[in-house]
Amino acid sequence: MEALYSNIHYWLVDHPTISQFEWKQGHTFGSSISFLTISVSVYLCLTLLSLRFSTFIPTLTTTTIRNITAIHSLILCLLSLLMVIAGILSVQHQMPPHDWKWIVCFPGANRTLPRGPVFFWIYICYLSKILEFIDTLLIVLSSSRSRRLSFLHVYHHALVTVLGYIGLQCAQSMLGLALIVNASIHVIMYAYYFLSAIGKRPWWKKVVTNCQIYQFMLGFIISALMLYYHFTTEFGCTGVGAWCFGIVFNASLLVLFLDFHSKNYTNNIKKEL
Ligand SMILES: CC(C)(COP(=O)(O)OP(=O)(O)OC[C@H]1O[C@@H](n2cnc3c(N)ncnc32)[C@H](O)[C@@H]1OP(=O)(O)O)[C@@H](O)C(=O)NCCC(=O)NCCSC(=O)CC(=O)O
Repeated sequence: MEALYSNIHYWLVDHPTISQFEWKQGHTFGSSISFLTISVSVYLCLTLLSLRFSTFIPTLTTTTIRNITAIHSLILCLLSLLMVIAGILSVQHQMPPHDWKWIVCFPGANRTLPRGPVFFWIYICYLSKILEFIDTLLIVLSSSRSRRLSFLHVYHHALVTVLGYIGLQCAQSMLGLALIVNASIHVIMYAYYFLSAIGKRPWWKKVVTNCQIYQFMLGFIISALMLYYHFTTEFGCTGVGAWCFGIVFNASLLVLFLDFHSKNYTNNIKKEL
């Protein structure tokens, strides 16, 4: 058992590529501002064009789209699980002994950030947000696209990538915890999409939405803690500028998800009564 743990720890934390990782703007793959601008612009343009000219886009057969969706969702589910495990091990490894506040506040004096295993996995999470653009492509190529491509979906997919980039660039203090929480939610969310795609639609759709809402609420609690440390410790916390963008995004997603919840679940209860 110990040998297995050491092996996992080596491949997820201690391997030189991971432990010596450093986010360097313009050097690390995907770290240039042009990469971000082009990726998000191409995503938004293609999505808007597909909505405008939807009748000209060929749709794939239900079986084909379901099979591709199942494989894509399973990959993202497993990748998210890997990020949860790696995120926990990395935070445990990189956190100074018994310095629990490090989990929400990287000391502002620490100019060596963003580096090490925590930032390697945050970087992988950032790249996975680009892989998630395929979610939209699959919706566009499916026959019932108009029903499913929502503002919430496109808004989330475009801005979460920008948030990941700014967070890495500024070594935003809460990113380690955000990685673990968000990847955990994505394990169940992509499991839900995987099961739906193979025709076994789970009964726990509402549980997934509730978890997403709790995630955004938790964002405010952790923020309050981070701000407390920022203003009461000598060096403050890194990435408070990026946090401002993050908290506005968090609030907007909370509003959109509460709206999604009331439209999808509350109305059904009223109808049933
Ligand atoms: C329960 C939810 C996870 C999903 O709600 P939905 O309304 O999308 O669920 P649904 O059952 O109607 O599924 C819609 C259809 O899209 C297909 N589908 C498959 N994979 C998908 C994917 N990756 N993204 C969006 N839709 C997808 C499903 O198989 C289904 O097809 P068919 O009907 O043919 O069977 C919800 O909480 C939610 O997140 N809704 C917002 C919509 C969204 O795009 N969420 C993901 C990004 S937001 C996010 O990720 C926030 C976060 O960070 O937590």
